[in-house]
Amino acid sequence: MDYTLLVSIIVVVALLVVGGFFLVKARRSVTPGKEEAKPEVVEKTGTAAPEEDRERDPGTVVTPPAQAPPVEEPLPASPVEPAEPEIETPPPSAGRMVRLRARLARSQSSLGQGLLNLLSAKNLDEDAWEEIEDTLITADIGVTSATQIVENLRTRVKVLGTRDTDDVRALLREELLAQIGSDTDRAVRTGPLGDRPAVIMVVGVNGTGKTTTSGKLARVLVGDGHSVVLGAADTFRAAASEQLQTWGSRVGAPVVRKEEGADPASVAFDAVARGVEDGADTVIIDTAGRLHTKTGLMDELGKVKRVVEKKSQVDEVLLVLDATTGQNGLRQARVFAEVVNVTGIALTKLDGTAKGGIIVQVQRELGVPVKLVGLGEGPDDLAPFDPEVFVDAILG
Ligand SMILES: Nc1nc2c(ncn2[C@@H]2O[C@H](COP(=O)(O)OP(=O)(O)OP(=O)(O)O)[C@@H](O)[C@H]2O)c(=O)[nH]1
Repeated sequence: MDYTLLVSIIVVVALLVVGGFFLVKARRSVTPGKEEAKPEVVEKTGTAAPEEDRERDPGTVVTPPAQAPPVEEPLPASPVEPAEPEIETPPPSAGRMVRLRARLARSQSSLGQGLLNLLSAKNLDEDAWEEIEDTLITADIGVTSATQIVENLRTRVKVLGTRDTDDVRALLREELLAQIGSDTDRAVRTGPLGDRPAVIMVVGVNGTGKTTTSGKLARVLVGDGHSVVLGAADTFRAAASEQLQTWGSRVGAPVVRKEEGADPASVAFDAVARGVEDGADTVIIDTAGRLHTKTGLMDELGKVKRVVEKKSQVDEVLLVLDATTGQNGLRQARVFAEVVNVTGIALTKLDGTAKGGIIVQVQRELGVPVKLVGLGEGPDDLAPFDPEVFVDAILG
């Protein structure tokens, strides 16, 4: 009995040993397969594992990547840069007034036509001559000039002995040109002079068109191949500096400006310094509109000029006059000329008045030539003044 029990125990132990051996072997054969799969998972985690892999192997443990993911380089500047405003190429100064002649003719021809009709009339009596004189005075030519023109015409018509329309027209043309001054030097000093730019100050009362004229003048000069710096010394009206910036940006001219209320003299000084530094040809300084009757403001204008002169001579002081204001424009001109030594007139809005005779009067009063005329609100509607084109537009 003891012998049978002993044999049974030996058989059970032997079975357990053999069974345990096979169980361990079987487990070992599964484990390496799993371990081999691991690197694949690591690789996958390096990038985003595709959704379908995760579905196929839901039991996969997503381990952190063996290496840190590559540090993302900052993106290179986008090839699509914000659009730079397109730089315009304005037309040159030559021929501008001829281009605008039709506009001039529209506003001035009634004067010319009226004069020609009177001069060609059969009965050129005392009343007719008086009417001619009145017509000239109404066009703001001034009494002195009107009287002179009538006296000269009377003599010459008598000598000529005819009143043929073409002859009379030729006489009137000569007289008007003599009053306007066809030989006068009207060149705007645009430099450069030695190693510094020409400096132009633009002055005048409110709303005459100073900022517009500064911007348009920059276009004229750029059109002629000059490099220009603009100075926004109208720090009184915030929009003026913005306006000038727009004019400058359109033709690629830098604009020196400061915050609203800044000292205009310091802006003007900095603009000239910038012009010197950049080797620019011309610096144009736009100043704030000021009533000629306000002493404080006129003194300030004098100061702007004096401060600029610490850096450079001021080569041109352009007084902007609104042609539609007639006699009042003349009063302004006198006061400005006393304070800042005006060297030239820019007569704006000549497209909006028949009183072009103001050119004669203002030149006579100030002894300063009209150098530029504004003939519209378009960017290229500013032209160097050409007396012959002007008179021809008047006479049709
Ligand atoms: N028709 C016409 N309008 C003009 C001419 N020149 C300027 N203007 C207009 O006149 C208005 C006043 O022009 P601005 O340049 O702002 O005048 P400003 O003298 O700088 O004005 P303030 O800074 O207020 O003194 C604007 O509407 C211009 O477009 C011109 O020759 N013809």
